[in-house]
Order: sequence, then C-alpha cells, then structure tokens
Amino acid sequence: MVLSRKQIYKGKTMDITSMAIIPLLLGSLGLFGLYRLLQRLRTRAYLQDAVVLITGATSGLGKECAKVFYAAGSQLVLCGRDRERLQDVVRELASMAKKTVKTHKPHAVTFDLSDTEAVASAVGEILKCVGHVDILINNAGISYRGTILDTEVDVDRTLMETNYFGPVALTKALLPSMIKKRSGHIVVISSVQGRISIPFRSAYAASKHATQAFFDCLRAEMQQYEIEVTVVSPGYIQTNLSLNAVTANGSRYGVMDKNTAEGRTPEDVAKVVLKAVGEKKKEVLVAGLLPTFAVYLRTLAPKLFFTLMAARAKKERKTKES
Ligand SMILES: NC(=O)C1=CN([C@@H]2O[C@H](COP(=O)(O)OP(=O)(O)OC[C@H]3O[C@@H](n4cnc5c(N)ncnc54)[C@H](OP(=O)(O)O)[C@@H]3O)[C@@H](O)[C@H]2O)C=CC1
Ligand SMILES: CCCCCCCCCCCCCCCC(=O)OCC(=O)COP(=O)(O)O
Repeated sequence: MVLSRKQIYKGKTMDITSMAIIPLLLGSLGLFGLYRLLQRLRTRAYLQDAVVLITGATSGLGKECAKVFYAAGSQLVLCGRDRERLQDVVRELASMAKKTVKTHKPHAVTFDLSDTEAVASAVGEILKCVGHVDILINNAGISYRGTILDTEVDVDRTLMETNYFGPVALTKALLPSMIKKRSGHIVVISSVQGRISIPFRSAYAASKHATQAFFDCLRAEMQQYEIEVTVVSPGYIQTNLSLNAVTANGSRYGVMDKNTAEGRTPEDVAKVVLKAVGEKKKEVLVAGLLPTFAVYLRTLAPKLFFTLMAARAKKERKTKES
C-alpha cells in the first residue's frame, strides 16, 4: 500500500508526520519518566545507610548537606573545629521530622583541617568507630580578600593549607580503606573560582584551581578501583564565607558581601550536591548564566576574558579609593 502524506483519522484529515510524531513523543516521555524513576530509586539505595563524612558541617553549605544526607538515611560523620557547634547540628538533625526513611544518629569529630597530623589521627578514630567511609564530602573552606601586593605569603599558605592540603590529606588518609573495599566516593566543594580567577581573590582562586586539578587527577587514577570523584563548583551561596574570609594581613574580613547575600540558598545547593552524588556525576557547575559564560569565555576567548578581568580590577580599585 502506498501511503499518502494526508490520512483520514476519525473523520479528520491528519498529516502522516503528526500521526507518527505523537506516539513517538508520548513514548519518549514515558521512557524519560521511567529513566528518572530508576535514577531516583538508584540514588535512594546508594545513600540509604551509606557512611557519609562531611567537613565544615558546623555552618553554611556543610550544615545543609548534613540535613539532606541525614534525611536520605545516610550514617553521618560530621566534622568541624568547634565541638559545641557540631553538637548543635546533631541536635538539630535529631529534631527533624522523620519521613519514611530510617535515619542514623550522627557522629561528631573535631579537628583542624590545616593540621595534617590531626587529620590523620581523626581518620584513625573515625575508621575505628564506624569501620569505613563510603562518601567523603570535602566541604570546609575559607575565602580571602586582598591585593597580591599587600598580602603576606603566610596568608596564601593558610588558604592552601585549609582549602587544598586539608582535603588532600583527608582524602589520602581514607583512600586505602576505600581501595580495599573497591568502592567509595570522594566529593569536593570547589568554586566557580576553581575555573576562573577574579581580581582580589588570588589565594582563594589558587587554592580552588589546585583542588580542581588534584581531584581531576584522582578521578582518572581511581577509576580502576571503582572509586567515584565528584567536583562541585558553586557560584555565590548565602553563607558566612565572606564574613569568615581572611584579609591581606590575616585578620577576619567580617563583611557580608552583597554577592554572597544575594547568592543561592545553601539549602538549594545542598540538594544539587545530593543529586550529583546520587547520580555519580563527575562534576557540576552550580552557577548562573554570567559566571557560566565567564567559565567558557576563559577557555574560548582568553584575551577577552583577561581584558574584562583587568577592567573589573580597575573598577573595584576605584570604588575602594573613593
Ligand atoms: N559561600 C559561597 O559563596 C561559596 C562557597 N563555596 C565553598 O563552599 C564551602 C563551604 O563554605 P560555606 O558554607 O560557604 O562557608 P562557611 O564559612 O559558612 O562554612 C565554612 C566551614 O568550613 C569550616 N572550616 C573552615 N576552616 C576550617 C579548618 N581549618 N578546619 C576545619 N574546618 C574548617 C568551618 O568550620 P568552623 O565552624 O570550625 O569555622 C565551617 O563549617 C567552602 O569550601 C567554600 O569555598 C564555593 C562557592 C561559593
Ligand atoms: C560581553 C558579555 C560580557 C560577559 C562578561 C563575562 C565576565 C563576567 C564575570 C563574572 C565573574 C563571576 C565571578 C563568580 C565568582 C563566584 O561565583 O565565586 C564563588 C565563590 O567561591 C565566592 O567566594 P567569595 O569569597 O569570592 O565570595
């Protein structure tokens, strides 16, 4: 039979293309729905009862990550420098309304990430207590404000110790036990500034670029052991990051920046982290149109990007002087 382009369907003339497209669209939608459902079920199974270690769990993004992973049924190991604030988080989690998921009482471990020996002994304590860690979320970090000319090298070191050597030491201390189990997941919270450098953030951007590079290498080297690596690069988030940032002489900046105050909520970003971990994403950029555009511009049109950054530095310098 030869098909004409127009067919009679229930008394109406219909284009043969539409007749084919409608079931195709419905079929694709059905398949997509099924795929999403399977993905959600897989995420749920992956996170339920998983031992999840979160650094910087006392505030901001770390605290919100604690909430979403707790609600997903993970067994949490919460890390920070302040025992009292960690216990507050544990109490807050315990008071959260229980859903259908079985939850676990979190463990709290205090240590300073910039102290490599403290990191190693904390990992010993954690492994003795919980046996193994399935998912490590390297979240803790500090930021910085200053010009390169005014900044003491010790400040550059502080940023590298906390944001780079801390996660590196913690990851290295946990890797042997993960390799032994041939399973594990290392997550690191980097930043858009791990992809582009903006003026007056040298030490912070450098520590985040180093982080990106290290964990990209790790991903490649760990594939043979079936260990996943996820790098999350957020834009501005409404946290205490700018308040706690260090300045050129090492003192606390103590200002809530407009960009920070107008950023995404940490609750929102924590959900993105949970989804990225559940779906074993290699990396995620959690940023608006302009920062995302800037990341691509840095690669595709570096000269233009450098000109824009120089103009930004000039404008910021003028604002400070006036
Ligand atoms: N806010 C933002 O705009 C963005 C943040 N990020 C990243 O998100 C991560 C979380 O920061 P955020 O929640 O925003 O900021 P917060 O200042 O609210 O939280 C930082 C956390 O890091 C911990 N921390 C800092 N220094 C150390 C240390 N030496 N040893 C152990 N813990 C330490 C703090 O613990 P303590 O209570 O002990 O001080 C705190 O829990 C950081 O890595 C940051 O770079 C990335 C992009 C944007
Ligand atoms: C012709 C079109 C113009 C295109 C302009 C592109 C250039 C735009 C520059 C955008 C810069 C975005 C910077 C984003 C920085 C960011 O999100 O950082 C996240 C953080 O880690 C925040 O830490 P901080 O301590 O800096 O608050």
